[in-house]
Amino acid sequence: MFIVFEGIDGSGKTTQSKLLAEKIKAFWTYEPSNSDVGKFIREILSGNIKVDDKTLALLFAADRVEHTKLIKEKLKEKDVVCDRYLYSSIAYQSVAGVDEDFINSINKYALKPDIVFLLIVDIEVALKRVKTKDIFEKKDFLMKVQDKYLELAEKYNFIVIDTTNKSIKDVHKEILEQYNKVYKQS
Ligand SMILES: Nc1ncnc2c1ncn2[C@@H]1O[C@H](COP(=O)(O)OP(=O)(O)O)[C@@H](O)[C@H]1O
Ligand SMILES: Cc1cn([C@H]2C[C@H](O)[C@@H](COP(=O)(O)OP(=O)(O)O)O2)c(=O)[nH]c1=O
Repeated sequence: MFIVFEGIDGSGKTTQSKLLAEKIKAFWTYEPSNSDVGKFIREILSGNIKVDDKTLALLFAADRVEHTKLIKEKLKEKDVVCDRYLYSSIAYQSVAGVDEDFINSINKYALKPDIVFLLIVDIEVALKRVKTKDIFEKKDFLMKVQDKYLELAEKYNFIVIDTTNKSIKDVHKEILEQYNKVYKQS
């Protein structure tokens, strides 16, 4: 199974995706990936290099092409848990003003996940949780991104979990229960 975690920065994706991967013995990976394109993207996110929002959308899609090869390879042997994937591009880049049809078309070759966990969180709590800030970590922007994610959740049937007032352990339990439900059906 290909399992994706989405949500705004500070929602708990990295923590929870790693915990689930460990529990189900899956391969854990993330985007922006550690491909050369991914490394370039991190330079842009830290504010060192400035590019047009459409250029950044193209770079995320290019990184995803590289990364998807690795995911496909790993899926032959085991489950893959991925911290951010296609829906990060739809949510963040569309809120940044890039046309959604354009984002979808350049991501034509992305895989369809079997499960998407959308972790939501109160924005103030999220901002308190994240220490290093990137170009997207501003309150109004993140509120819009979370709203966009919730719109996508309805359209694509994500499993939505609010992490605001829950411990890491309790969120993990909830995720595991949901995973087991889907696993039994498959
Ligand atoms: N449910 C939670 N309650 C309190 N702190 C949390 C919770 N989940 C994650 N954190 C903490 O918040 C910070 C950001 O979490 P992280 O998993 O990196 O989020 P993301 O990958 O979504 O940005 C980390 O320091 C982590 O330990
Ligand atoms: C994968 C991806 C990430 N992003 C953004 C979201 C984050 O602000 C930033 C880096 O992601 P990440 O390192 O996952 O940040 P965090 O752990 O704080 O959530 O890149 C996009 O805008 N589009 C994308 O397609």
